[in-house]
Amino acid sequence: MRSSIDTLGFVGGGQMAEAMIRGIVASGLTTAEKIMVAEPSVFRRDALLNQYGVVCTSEAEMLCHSCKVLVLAIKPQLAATVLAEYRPFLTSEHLVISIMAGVTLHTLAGWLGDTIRLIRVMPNTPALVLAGATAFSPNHHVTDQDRKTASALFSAVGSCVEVPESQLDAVTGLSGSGPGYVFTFIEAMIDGGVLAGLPRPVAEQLVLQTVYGSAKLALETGDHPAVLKGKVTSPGGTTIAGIQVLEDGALRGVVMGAIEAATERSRELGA
Ligand SMILES: NC(=O)C1=CN([C@@H]2O[C@H](COP(=O)(O)OP(=O)(O)OC[C@H]3O[C@@H](n4cnc5c(N)ncnc54)[C@H](O)[C@@H]3O)[C@@H](O)[C@H]2O)C=CC1
Ligand SMILES: O=C(O)[C@@H]1CCC=N1
Repeated sequence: MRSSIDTLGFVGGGQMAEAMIRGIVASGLTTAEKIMVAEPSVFRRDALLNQYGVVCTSEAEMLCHSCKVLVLAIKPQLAATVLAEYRPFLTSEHLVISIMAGVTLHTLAGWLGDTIRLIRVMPNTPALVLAGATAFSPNHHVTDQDRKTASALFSAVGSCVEVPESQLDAVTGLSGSGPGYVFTFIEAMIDGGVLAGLPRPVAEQLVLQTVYGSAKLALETGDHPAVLKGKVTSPGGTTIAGIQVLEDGALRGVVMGAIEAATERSRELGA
């Protein structure tokens, strides 16, 4: 059953806030008039107002008075300064949801107050097309209703799972940053198609559908990726010739190293 969300406030109206806003409105969970964004950039405020019809402000007090659920969507490096403006206006009625990479519940409680109901979340940009992947961890003040609110919010724009906070840096390195790795791979495959002689628009169409179709196949069959790979790989055929080159280039080690580096960077941002 779908639950509804009271007025939802965003602190920061950048890329990730926009992905969430577009996804949440498209999902029907709430309407644009019930979303307010605090954002200092006039350019961003105009863009969000014109494109989605959300209410925009530059004032912390206005956002806190209007919204009981607040999503912190600012850069971690700015958070201490920005959240000092918000602390005086936060009450026991607020639920604060942080999507900032690396910033721990402990650090957030230090900035916002020990009694605040806080949920640390790591979403990703495919939320914009209702295909996001999100994991979240609540602090010990959070109620069952708060959990349902966060779950409804992020399930409306994709899949959502609760994890222990100790796993959230790894989530950040994997699915939070993951679209960046996948788009790099997509770009490389398109270039490969062009190198092999295909017109770029044809290569783009074929690669995007191949990546989309492969993910859909894995999701819908539930088959292990190794089994699905086996079904593409004819003995002495073309696919195994290509895979040999990927293995020569240590693709698996490179990908695992990228996720390890991003996880470590998330820990550094929180330190
Ligand atoms: N972009 C992504 O794929 C993901 C980002 N995140 C997290 O989301 C957060 C935002 O990231 P992006 O949207 O990519 O960054 P962004 O730079 O696009 O957005 C940040 C926004 O905060 C605004 N801002 C600056 N000072 C402010 C203030 N005093 N009050 C309110 N807003 C202020 C900026 O003008 C900007 O529009 C970061 O903490 C990041 O770790 C989490 C998951 C994925
Ligand atoms: O690159 C970043 O720091 C953010 C967090 C996860 C995805 N983008």
